[in-house]
Amino acid sequence: MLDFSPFYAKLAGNKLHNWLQTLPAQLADWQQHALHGDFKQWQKVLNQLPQTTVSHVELADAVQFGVAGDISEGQAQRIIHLLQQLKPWRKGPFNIHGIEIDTEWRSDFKWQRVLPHISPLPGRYVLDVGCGSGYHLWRMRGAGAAFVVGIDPSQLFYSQFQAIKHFNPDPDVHLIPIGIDEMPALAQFDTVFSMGVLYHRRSPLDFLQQLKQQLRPGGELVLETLVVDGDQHTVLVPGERYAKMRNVWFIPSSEALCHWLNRLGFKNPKVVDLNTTTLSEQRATAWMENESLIDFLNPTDHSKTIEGYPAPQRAVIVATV
Ligand SMILES: Nc1ncnc2c1ncn2[C@@H]1O[C@H](C[S@+](CC[C@H]([NH3+])C(=O)[O-])CC(=O)[O-])[C@@H](O)[C@H]1O
Repeated sequence: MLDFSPFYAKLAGNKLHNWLQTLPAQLADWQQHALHGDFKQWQKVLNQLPQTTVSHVELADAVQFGVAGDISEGQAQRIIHLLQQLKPWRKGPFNIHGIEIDTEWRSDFKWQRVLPHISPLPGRYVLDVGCGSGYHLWRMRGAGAAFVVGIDPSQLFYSQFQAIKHFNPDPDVHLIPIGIDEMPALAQFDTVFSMGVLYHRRSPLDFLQQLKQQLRPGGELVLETLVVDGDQHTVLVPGERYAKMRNVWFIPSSEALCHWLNRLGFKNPKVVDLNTTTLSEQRATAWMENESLIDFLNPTDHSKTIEGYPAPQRAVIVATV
């Protein structure tokens, strides 16, 4: 059985206490369905991770827990062997006692594009919707956030987060394995991030509204998503696949996104960054050996996806409520 009681105890003592009305029943139900198959296997792997002493925690410039000298060569081999059973590792990188988990994505590049443009995080309660393995949760904490919660329904990402948190059990950094549809409207978070999720949603305006409902008055939304060039009326709805991904629905222009945010009552939406994803940010590695960006692009023209759409370009948009 997974134990969410430390998280519940935290909620009981803070401004998110209303979440306790729904979450324990949802997670109890989730556990009943989740604890079999691959997930059960991943949980067995986690239980075998050795207890180590972490001499140094770095969250400001990277996610690094401990150095190589903290552990024996045998322990290092054991940790590598166990963590490799949680492949593919997509979002990172993480460095655990000198072991570099070189993930498919350099999620630190995204963080560097986002951080300079957002309200400073010290003291803030932060929600990251669709947080993946939680890489950015650690960076948010490193930037001073008081309490950091990510939600993501992926069981593999949840298991990877647990593996990383094993080495730095920070009581103020949490990943809760649910989707946005299961969140009550808490209206308490100071900052809500959602990065790399909007294009997976079939109803993007409803999704933006759900994000808004998590923010306290004056709180900040930090949205990162795929965009196309165009004016406020431009939206690409790709065919069955976009860059080989099946579940891509709406790719608006950044102007269209700002228009949507205005319509929903957000204030001052601003495009603070626009970036074309490079082959150094998303690539296959020893920790993620499947296809990656190079396989998703037209082999002779990297400005197009393999299906002929504009290649992935991403915007960061900041707005308040
Ligand atoms: N309903 C949902 N509610 C919450 N999360 C969801 C939902 N549906 C899917 N997800 C999650 O959204 C994440 C999107 S990945 C972005 C990771 C990180 N933010 C990044 O910016 O690197 C990018 C990509 O896969 O294209 C996945 O982890 C899904 O499980």
